[in-house]
Amino acid sequence: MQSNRIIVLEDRLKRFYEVLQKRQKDLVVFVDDVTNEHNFSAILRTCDAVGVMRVYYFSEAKKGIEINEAVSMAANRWLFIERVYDREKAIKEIKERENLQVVVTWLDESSKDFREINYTKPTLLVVGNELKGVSEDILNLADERIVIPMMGMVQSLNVSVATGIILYEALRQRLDKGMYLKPTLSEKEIEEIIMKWNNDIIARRKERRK
Ligand SMILES: C[S@@+](CC[C@H](N)C(=O)[O-])C[C@H]1O[C@@H](n2cnc3c(N)ncnc32)[C@H](O)[C@@H]1O
Repeated sequence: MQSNRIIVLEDRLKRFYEVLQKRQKDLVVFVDDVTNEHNFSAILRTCDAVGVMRVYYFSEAKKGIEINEAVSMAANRWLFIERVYDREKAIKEIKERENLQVVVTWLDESSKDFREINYTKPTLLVVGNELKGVSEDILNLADERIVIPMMGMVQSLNVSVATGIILYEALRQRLDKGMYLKPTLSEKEIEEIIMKWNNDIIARRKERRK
């Protein structure tokens, strides 16, 4: 008879496998100098929910930005999060390497309604700072500038809400196209990530026991 431990491990690995089969390797998020840890953590939670796998971020703060796991619900553990120090260079590199369209949120009349974009194409979505928005350097790299229509007195949404709205439009389009049924990761990549996630769990347990 299998021990409970083995059953728990098998269930966990199965869950990892199912989630990784739905990960959208070619839907990437760039967070430009978001300063509020709740906002950043909420963005990460949404990324995981939609199947985004990678999040890059730039921060003016020396320490970078903290993640609040009570807000992210530890979604950060299932994402690859990388801080970049030169945002322009980083976006150029990602764009060239992966041939992604750079879609930048820009609250201006000249921007397209966010629903006009085809998010089934490889996409890097850029969201910006709570006060300043996205930096001008990044704006120059945009293939598309988008805005979520606003009908009220307040001129902008909270950045995590805006990210959620846009990513769920991306999810809707990708679902319609059956993109969650075809894994974007190879079996080898899935295996490597499963191994990493499992090792991380073991390391966290050891850390807790200290
Ligand atoms: C509070 S807003 C920044 C407002 C800033 N004054 C500006 O003009 O960009 C913070 C971020 O949330 C996102 N955001 C908020 N409202 C949005 C909207 N209506 N359309 C698109 N993005 C939005 C963008 O990523 C923006 O950079």
